[in-house]
Amino acid sequence: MMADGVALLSFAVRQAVRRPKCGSGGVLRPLSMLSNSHRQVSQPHGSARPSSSLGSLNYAHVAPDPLADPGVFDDINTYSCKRQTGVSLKTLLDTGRGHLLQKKYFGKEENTTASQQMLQQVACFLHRELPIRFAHRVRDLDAIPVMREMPSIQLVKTWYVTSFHEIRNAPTPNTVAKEADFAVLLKNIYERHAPVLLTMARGAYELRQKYVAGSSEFYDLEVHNFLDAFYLSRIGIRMLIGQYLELREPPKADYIGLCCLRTSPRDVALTAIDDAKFMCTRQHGDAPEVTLHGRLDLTFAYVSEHVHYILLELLKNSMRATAEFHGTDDMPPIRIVIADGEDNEDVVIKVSDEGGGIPRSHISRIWSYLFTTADPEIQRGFVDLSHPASDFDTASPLAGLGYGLPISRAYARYFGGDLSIMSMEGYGTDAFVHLSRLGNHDEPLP
Ligand SMILES: Nc1ncnc2c1ncn2[C@@H]1O[C@H](COP(=O)(O)OP(=O)(O)OP(=O)(O)O)[C@@H](O)[C@H]1O
Repeated sequence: MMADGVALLSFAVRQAVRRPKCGSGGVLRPLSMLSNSHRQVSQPHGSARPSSSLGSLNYAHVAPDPLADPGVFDDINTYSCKRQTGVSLKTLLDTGRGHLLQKKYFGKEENTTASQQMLQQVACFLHRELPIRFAHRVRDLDAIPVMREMPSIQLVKTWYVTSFHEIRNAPTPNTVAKEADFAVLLKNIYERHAPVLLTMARGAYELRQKYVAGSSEFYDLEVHNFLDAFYLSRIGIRMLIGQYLELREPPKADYIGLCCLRTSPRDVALTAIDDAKFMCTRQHGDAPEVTLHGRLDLTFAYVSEHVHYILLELLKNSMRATAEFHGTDDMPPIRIVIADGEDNEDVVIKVSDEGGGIPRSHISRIWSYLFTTADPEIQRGFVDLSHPASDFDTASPLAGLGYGLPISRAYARYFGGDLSIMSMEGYGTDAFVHLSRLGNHDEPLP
């Protein structure tokens, strides 16, 4: 039984990516130019999950200021050359399922020996894997000339360097006590990185100001590819940490860690509709109705929170377009259609509005992190570095950052799905969310 468990837990190397730039041209520099305020590690709470209730941690052996230690950058250089290891949704589910089975069959106590050993093995995998992933991102943050000196990018880099350093200095979590300490460390890291998206958005905002003054397409493409890779990687890191922390909690019915075995697109859509209506009403005084059609009874194994993020972004866009195109007196409803067949590889969700559509000349740009038609005043106030917020937040404005669509697409692609937009200018927009239901796609590793 234990051997099976270990096999389930293997987090096998399904895909390994060797970065072409490794070891050349990307010399990582200490952050000597950072002010003290940028060195402070902000730790607001992220999204609702993971929900662990962990104690405090005291790693006396961790250097107080890793940024002042030039050795850490040599270490990062070395780790940025190592291969990342991909994990599929199926692997996450199989591992978690094995863990829960161990809990069930090996006794009633919460931490049976077998399930504890599984947690230790997951922790040991993360102890090896996360420094590699953090190092890749630090190197990438240093690689874009137009962005790397920006305070917001430097601030994000300090978080990645600090987290890299902390894990590298943490002992291998191969005993009960060390595993418990490691979980506390990862919980801190998870919270530290909660505001990364909005802090990076500040950098994109500053860059957008430059583009208004006129700049070349080349940099736009380079920045876009960098941000695409960066956010995809961030989703993966948060997924791995969140899944591990959640597995340490008492099991919840129908859940394996963060994965809900019975994710209901209808139920997720209803929550997203409520949130979007709240945000639209705050902005415009009213919000259009949303009707649901198709397979309302459908459930499948997925991370519900990812589906919620995507649907909320699409609904925010549709509500804003509808309110602006029609005014709030006579708003046509938005339609959500859920489609699925027994043999289909994807669950497909369509969000349709009659909000006037998107001009064809804008279509290629809607996936850019630098494009939004929202009021720049909104962005100025929102991306205030002194108040970094997490990325799941209904306190956000209805529109403003230009991140909604590209980040939603990254969430869909993370497990092998996709997001596409079809528009009829003068009439409306259809957004198609494809969610991979098999879950055996390798994690994309930028
Ligand atoms: N359903 C839609 N109808 C009309 N225009 C749309 C629609 N969806 C997106 N757009 C256009 O695409 C742009 C980019 O959308 P995106 O969701 O990426 O960012 P945003 O809504 O501007 O800001 P935020 O990041 O806060 O969501 C929008 O500013 C808008 O001009």
